[in-house]
Amino acid sequence: MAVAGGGRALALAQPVTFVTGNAKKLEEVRAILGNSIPFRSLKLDLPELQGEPEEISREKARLAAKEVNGPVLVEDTCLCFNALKGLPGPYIKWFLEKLGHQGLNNLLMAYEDKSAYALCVFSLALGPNADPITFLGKTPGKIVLPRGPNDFGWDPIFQPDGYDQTYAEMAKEEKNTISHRYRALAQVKSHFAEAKYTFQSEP
Ligand SMILES: O=P(O)(O)OP(=O)(O)OP(=O)(O)OC[C@H]1O[C@@H](n2cnc3c(O)ncnc32)[C@H](O)[C@@H]1O
Ligand SMILES: [Mg+2]
Repeated sequence: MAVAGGGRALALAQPVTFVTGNAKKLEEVRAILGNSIPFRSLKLDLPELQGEPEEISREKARLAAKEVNGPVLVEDTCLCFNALKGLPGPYIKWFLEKLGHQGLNNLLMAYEDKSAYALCVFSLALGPNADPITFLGKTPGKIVLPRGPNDFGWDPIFQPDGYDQTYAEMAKEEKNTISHRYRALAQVKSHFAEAKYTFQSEP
């Protein structure tokens, strides 16, 4: 919770909590952030909201900040097919669950354009009543038949532009230098570097 400001560094009541129900996301966030931002994590299945990606992420942050009663970081990931005007977008979780990798490819069968982009929207809410701040990261690519290990979502069917490998075939370290998540987190990091938040010490 932001408790002091006035043009100086804000003192937060507690470290930021990254709230997610997805262990793989958390693994990547940990790997990308390293020690740059002190955070703790909380496994919480927040409601899957509908709407535009940024608004979904902001609302998720509001809900999470109320649950935690402190500063939170949340993230929502979209996989957007250009031929389908950005769909499945934020609904990719359900599309993937119901249709699988082959089904997602089939959606594009009628179109020549297989291009897509992965979009990551982080939202930071400094407290339960704070207006969340959003950070976007986007990686363009195309949808291909599944290749590589099947351990994280749609990684096997997303081949980023400029690479011969899908996200799943790449070394984790490599994905983490070009991914939608990496790009969004680069902005989160800059924000923290500029804001110079401090943490209120316990009395
Ligand atoms: O609790 P939250 O953080 O919401 O976790 P989630 O798994 O529900 O995640 P989303 O609502 O953001 O839904 C995104 C879907 O895309 C998948 N996903 C997210 N990031 C991915 C990535 O980098 N590579 C492949 N699949 C990813 C994820 O497993 C979901 O099926
Ligand atoms: Mg979710």
